[in-house]
Amino acid sequence: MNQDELKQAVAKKAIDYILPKLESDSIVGVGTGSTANYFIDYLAEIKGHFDGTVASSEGSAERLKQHGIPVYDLNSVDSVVVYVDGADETNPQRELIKGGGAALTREKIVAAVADEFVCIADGSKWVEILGGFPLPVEVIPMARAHVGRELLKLGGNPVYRQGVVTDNGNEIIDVHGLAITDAKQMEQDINQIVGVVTNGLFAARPADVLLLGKESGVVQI
Ligand SMILES: O=C[C@H](O)[C@H](O)[C@H](O)COP(=O)(O)O
Repeated sequence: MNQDELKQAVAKKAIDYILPKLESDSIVGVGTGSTANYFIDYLAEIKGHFDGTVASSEGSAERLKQHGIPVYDLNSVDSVVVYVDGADETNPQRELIKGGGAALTREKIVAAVADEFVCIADGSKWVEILGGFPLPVEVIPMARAHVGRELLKLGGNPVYRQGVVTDNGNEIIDVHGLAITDAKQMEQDINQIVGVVTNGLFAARPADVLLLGKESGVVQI
């Protein structure tokens, strides 16, 4: 199986995983990216089994609507039964790096609200130590240079992601060269920098379940 087929396999497995948890009034949280897009397409096939969704990006909201799946404002829902999203890296503790598609802040918000966070990832995302994938940090535009200097002090090599504006109107700095042995601490340290909206480490709130696509099949971790 190629990487794309592995993404489809984990997306399909996520449907099997969430289906027994859904009720007619359930709200499903939906992530962003190529793996999440496959999930959205499969979600369309079980449309009658839940009420609607909240989306972690304008792009995902658009795709959901194209399938005729209701998309609600997060402020208008009381709870989110499950959040399903991809990742750029995951370690064995299900701590993640996310934000390769610049959607990290809304993803973190929906994950925080959800009763359960199911991460779907192909095997290439599995690492022992996070940080091989440059860590995305969303910043308020006027604070970009300041945040960059502070990130240098934390041992990283910050690179401005040129030409990218997040759904929240902010910018992204990708931090290269971090070997993240204490993800919770690093998440906290970066979020303390004035001007940072949030960073792409999901360690304070890791995934509850990881569906990892391997050649041998999808494993649940
Ligand atoms: O901002 C984007 C998200 O964090 C994605 O979930 C992440 O980049 C993984 O995307 P993909 O499924 O395309 O590899």
